[in-house]
Amino acid sequence: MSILIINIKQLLQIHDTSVLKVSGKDMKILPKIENAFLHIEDDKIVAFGKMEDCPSNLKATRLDATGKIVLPAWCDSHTHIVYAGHREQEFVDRIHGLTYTEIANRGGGILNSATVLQNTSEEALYQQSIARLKEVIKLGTGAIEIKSGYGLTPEAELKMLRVIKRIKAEFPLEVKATFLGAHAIPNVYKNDKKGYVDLIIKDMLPAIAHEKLADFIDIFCEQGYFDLEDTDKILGAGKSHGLIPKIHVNQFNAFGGVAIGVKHDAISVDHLEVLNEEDIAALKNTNTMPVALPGCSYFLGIPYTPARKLIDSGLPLALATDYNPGSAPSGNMNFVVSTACIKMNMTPEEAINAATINGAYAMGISENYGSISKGKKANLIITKPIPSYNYLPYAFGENLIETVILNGKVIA
Ligand SMILES: N=CN[C@@H](CCC(=O)O)C(=O)O
Ligand SMILES: [Zn+2]
Repeated sequence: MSILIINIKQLLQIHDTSVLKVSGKDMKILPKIENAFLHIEDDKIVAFGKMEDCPSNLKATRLDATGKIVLPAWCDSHTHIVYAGHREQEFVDRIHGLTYTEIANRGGGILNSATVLQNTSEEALYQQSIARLKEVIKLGTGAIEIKSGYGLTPEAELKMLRVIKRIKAEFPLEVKATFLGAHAIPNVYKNDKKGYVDLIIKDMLPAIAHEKLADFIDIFCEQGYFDLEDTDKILGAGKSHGLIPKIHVNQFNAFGGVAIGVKHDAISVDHLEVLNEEDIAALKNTNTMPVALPGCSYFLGIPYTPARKLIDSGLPLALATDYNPGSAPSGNMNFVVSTACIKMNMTPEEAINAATINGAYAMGISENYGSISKGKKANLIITKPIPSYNYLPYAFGENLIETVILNGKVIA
């Protein structure tokens, strides 16, 4: 199977395969070719260049991209897309003045979703989740990380992770799974947090590792959830089972969680709405990718991650949706890219870098995804005809994605 995309107005994000992330000033650079072609063989990108160098006698299906832009499919490195039910009542409660924390303290929030999920069959959970997944694929997402964390019992966490495994097997996008048993303290352990942490370490983790259900270990390091000691313990235990650390940190309070993530060589530290100088210092010269979730800031009305501070300090930054029923009920990476430009003062180049190559890095897959490079997977977006790539974040809320190609096949 061979596809030749011709007359591409702008082919974006061209890199040598060795580039695995971009940081600091380099994030302002989005290497591109005007009036380009791109050749796909099976599931890989095999060639690209100026139209004048386009091979004329190739046996391939031709897609004419006159006036259109081609870029790598979005790499969404932080989602909770596998969930049951909805929380629109909490949304209305917040409009009436309650805060996210007040709702959680009343038994709403994550615990609310956990109760619903525990009472949902694996099949129903799968069906609800893939309805959302199909929508995000149409919106251009070609690689996605999916977390557990709405189960909070060994059975329900395994149920979530098996649904993720099935999605991995049945859908053409790249899927990475994260075990987030430490998402909240279940009611039965309200007065025995240590007991729940022990359950995660002694019971859940070995079972998950045995069934090879997760790539990453994650924890919600936050006041009222898990503290630094829990974070240190759980990330360490996850590593001992071969899982790579990630962390929900600095969403509402900064108290040293970023440094704990870095200490464990976390592949990413996510949220960072509240960030201090020590956090920035801890992230310098490390392998850890900071990840911002502007959809969550937008939806909850909390501060946006200070992208300028991070990037101007020379650090990299990735953007992800955080798609979940409580704090970000949207998996639209196009909206995330727009919001990053509009609310976080990121340039379109920075936002596109953050949503492609750096998102792929935050999932440990940037050797194969996130840029236009020979030999990388052909996971691509072809836009509708638009004046320039700046138009993508500018025309917020408009769906400008015309075609999605995953593993070299036209999907949507
Ligand atoms: N902050 C922790 N977890 C999710 C939200 C969970 C929820 O409200 O259901 C997040 O990343 O925003
Ligand atoms: Zn999250």
